[in-house]
Amino acid sequence: MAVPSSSQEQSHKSHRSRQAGPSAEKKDQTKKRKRDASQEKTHNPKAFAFNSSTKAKRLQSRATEKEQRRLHVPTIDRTIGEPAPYVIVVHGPPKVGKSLLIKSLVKHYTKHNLTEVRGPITIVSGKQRRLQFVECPNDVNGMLDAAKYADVALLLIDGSYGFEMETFEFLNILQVHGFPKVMGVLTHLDEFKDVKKLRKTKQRLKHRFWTEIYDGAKLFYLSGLINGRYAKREVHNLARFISVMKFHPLSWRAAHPYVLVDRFEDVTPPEKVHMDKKCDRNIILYGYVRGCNIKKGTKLKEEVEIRKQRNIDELKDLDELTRLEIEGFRTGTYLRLEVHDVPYEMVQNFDPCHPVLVGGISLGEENAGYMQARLKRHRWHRKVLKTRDPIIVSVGWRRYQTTPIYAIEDINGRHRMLKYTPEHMHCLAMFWGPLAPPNTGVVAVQSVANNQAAFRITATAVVLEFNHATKIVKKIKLVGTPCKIFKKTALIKDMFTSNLEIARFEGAAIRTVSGIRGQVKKAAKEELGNKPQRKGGQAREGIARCTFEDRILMSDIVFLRAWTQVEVPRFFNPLTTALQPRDHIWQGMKTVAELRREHNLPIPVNKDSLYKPIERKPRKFNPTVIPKALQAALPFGTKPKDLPRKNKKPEKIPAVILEPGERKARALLTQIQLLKNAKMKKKKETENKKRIAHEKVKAKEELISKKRQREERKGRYREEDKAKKRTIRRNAES
Ligand SMILES: Nc1nc2c(ncn2[C@@H]2O[C@H](COP(=O)(O)OP(=O)(O)OP(=O)(O)O)[C@@H](O)[C@H]2O)c(=O)[nH]1
Repeated sequence: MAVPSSSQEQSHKSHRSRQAGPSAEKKDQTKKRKRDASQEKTHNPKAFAFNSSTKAKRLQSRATEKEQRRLHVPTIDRTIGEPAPYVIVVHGPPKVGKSLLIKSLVKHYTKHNLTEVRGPITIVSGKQRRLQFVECPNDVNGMLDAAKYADVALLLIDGSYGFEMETFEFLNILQVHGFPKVMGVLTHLDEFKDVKKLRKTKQRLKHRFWTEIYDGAKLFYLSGLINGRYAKREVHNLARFISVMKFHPLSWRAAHPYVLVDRFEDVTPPEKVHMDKKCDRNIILYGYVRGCNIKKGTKLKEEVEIRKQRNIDELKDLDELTRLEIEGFRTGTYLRLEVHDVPYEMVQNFDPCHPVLVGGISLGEENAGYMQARLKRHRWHRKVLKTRDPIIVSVGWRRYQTTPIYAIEDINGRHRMLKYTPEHMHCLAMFWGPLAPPNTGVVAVQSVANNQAAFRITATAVVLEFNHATKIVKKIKLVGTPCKIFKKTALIKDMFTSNLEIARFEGAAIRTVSGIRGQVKKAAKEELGNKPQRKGGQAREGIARCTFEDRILMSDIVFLRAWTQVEVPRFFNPLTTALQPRDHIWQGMKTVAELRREHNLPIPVNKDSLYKPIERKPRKFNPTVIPKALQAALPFGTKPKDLPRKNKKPEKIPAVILEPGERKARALLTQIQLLKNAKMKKKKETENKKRIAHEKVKAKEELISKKRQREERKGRYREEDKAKKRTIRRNAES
């Protein structure tokens, strides 16, 4: 082996700094630290100081607000033991593939083929988890109910068509009734033949979905059918996603027990039905207790009474409301609810595709009362809402028709009535109905008809106060005219109808149109000029004695501006949709406009309210008359001079009698003048003719010259263009 001599040069590899590993990381960190330190030196603390105290205050308040929002009470899931099956509501427009998806999921979990989907389907999806699939009915009622019991909402969207109104409506309803988990599923994607187009559509729909829910919301793609079913792999993925999903309790449901009925039995004795088909029925409803425990009521001993009350409630509110004050059933318990004396229509028209939802309410919520809500008309709803027009509201478990009064709070805290809901703004809505606690979401629709022409959600709201009637006022203007005037006092008629009314307005401020302010004193007495029309009769009622700051005229109009309280109609009408076939449209109270349209009635016109053209006659002013004595005292400069004398007779012009020679001369002059005029006229005419002919020639010439110029310009441009192209080509070749 040759030993290299010391004199021989060793060839070393040049050092390569480490790119990865712990030593490289260490170096990176030291570098970073150094860079930070150097940057700190250049940091100018003054550059980020506040310049304005208002801005600082605003920023600070915003920071505290943010902090407060973070410090909310966490919602705790108080359910104990095995939870009830989670409800997976499958929603989508007609023929989008809802039933098929449920069938595919059921097949995945149970290996069973389902022929049809009628009502909730419960399956076991894991050791700790059961699921209940419900197909959301396609009408507003069904959607309102489904939003109340859904733990997960699968929104099916036809990819080949895009989003449809129902999806947006359902999302809106979900948002109001506590937002459960939402997942989008795109179907009908096999209808795309072009891969690029499919990719673009998926991207577009995903982003639209995200803007509606939140960025990153889960959207599944079902790419097509294999043997009439969705692809196994895709269903498997979707099922896994559902199986591991975490659920958070929603505030309304955490405080209210409810049962989604998955089995319905009519247990009326057959002989009773045989005797009278329309007799009241006894029914049994089966379902899991959800939300919170059905508390053990103190009224348990009065159980018969409660049952009666429950039956009454059932009759009143049907499927939405049943008072559950029996022994405390835990959530997750499978309950058998027997309800007696239910109208036979409910049994006759029962449709398993529209599952019954039995909701429990707490003690304060059993009565009807006034409710105040902060309401906003949906920006997609085309019309404004009119005060006292009936709308259907979904509050808590209930659905009913009511007639709200809209109002807005003025700066001084007064609630002023609004005839119509404002644009892009919240307003207050006061209505009468079964009570729901503050913070409960409210969805309003105008009708539950299935016309898909427009967006059906009219407004959304949140309950602010309940069982408390806020005073709502509206402005009134009383107008009257004086009937007698004494110095600064006047008797005003037509403003009030009775002396009692005057007593209510004593001391009220009034004003004339010309701006003279005054005050209502008392009803006018007889001795003050309010004489009875007949002798011995009574003094006229409703004539008020008012005082003014100045004397008013008989032609003055006096008005009084005041506020009067508006009564909120005590009306509500529960929706009895469960008592009629599902294809019938529930008809509640109609709006005035609807009634007018139906009966072909014109809108009444108040003639006084119409605008008329204003006629202003030119005013005639009398000349100023200066008394003679004053005129005499005035200096000459300001004395009225050169005034036409009144009644001045025209002066007689003496007739001029001409001498014969003068007459001849005058005749001659007239003749010469006449000849001159005729000559001038002729000259002007010829000049005019010449000018017109000349102008014609000039216009012709100008037209020709313009044309020539245009041709020239065109030729020039063409040449320039050719030259340019030539140079480009030459450059390209070289
Ligand atoms: N090509 C194709 N057809 C589909 C797809 N999804 C569903 N379908 C078909 O669409 C039709 C309607 O499906 P359903 O599951 O009955 O739809 P649905 O939403 O339950 O319909 P309704 O209950 O009437 O509202 C069926 O014939 C399905 O085979 C899909 O992704 N691609």
